[in-house]
Amino acid sequence: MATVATKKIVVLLSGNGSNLQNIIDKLHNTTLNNQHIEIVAVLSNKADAYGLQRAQNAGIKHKAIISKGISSREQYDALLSQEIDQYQPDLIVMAGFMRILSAQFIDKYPGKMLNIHPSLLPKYQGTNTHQRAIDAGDSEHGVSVHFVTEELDSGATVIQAKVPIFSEDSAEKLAERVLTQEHLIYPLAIQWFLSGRLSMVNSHALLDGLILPANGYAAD
Ligand SMILES: Nc1nc2c(c(=O)[nH]1)N[C@@H](CN(C=O)c1ccc(C(=O)N[C@@H](CCC(=O)O)C(=O)O)cc1)CN2
Ligand SMILES: NCC(=O)N[C@@H]1O[C@H](COP(=O)([O-])[O-])[C@@H](O)[C@H]1O
Repeated sequence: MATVATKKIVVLLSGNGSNLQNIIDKLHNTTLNNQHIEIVAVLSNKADAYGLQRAQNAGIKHKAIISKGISSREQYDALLSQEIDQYQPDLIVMAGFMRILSAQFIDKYPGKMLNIHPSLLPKYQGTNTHQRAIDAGDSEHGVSVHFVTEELDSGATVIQAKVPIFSEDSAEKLAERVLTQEHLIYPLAIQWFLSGRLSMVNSHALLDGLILPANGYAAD
């Protein structure tokens, strides 16, 4: 009887947690190819993040790491990593975690952090991406899963999905359309990583040893 290895995920979030819920529904406590996937903790920088309630509903350990009274980014990050290190995760999944992480934090988890970002990177790094795409008159938008590096939203892109922008779109309407694609691609990227098929080597994302298109997306 083959032994089943448990792959542990810690999720970081700041808000609603629909990506967390999607990962809970599709991956949490599932076993595939002799590996068991478990979300061992959900951590947030916001005490009122509904994602913490979703973790509680699923019986997953959860905690708010609040920045109140903490003066520096590095100090906060040290607290966050102290919490994470209790779990020794195989992968840190950022799912709407709205804090920029310091180099000191990133260096502790090289190639072990994924983020989902609501744009077709390298376009629209940062925040407010949907409105920026609408304001720019773009005909399409989308979402990227990428490795997390010190430089914001610049780590190697793993997978992207595109959606059309319609003339009557509001940022909220466009965000809804993008979110549907997020829920499709994030579990794929997570499964690829935990099964050992996906890695980050020399700032490139490799899937089954093949270099994925460096930041940006395959030509139309
Ligand atoms: N070092 C890195 N940190 C983070 C990355 C990254 O790639 N490298 N990804 C982001 C996620 N993110 C977009 O995908 C993002 C999150 C937060 C911000 C931002 O401007 N945050 C402000 C505070 C905003 C707020 O509190 O509302 C800040 O931290 O000063 C931009 C992009 C996660 N971190
Ligand atoms: N810069 C990071 C960023 O903006 N991430 C975005 O936050 C939302 C979280 O939604 P959720 O809480 O419902 O998963 C998602 O749309 C994700 O792409």
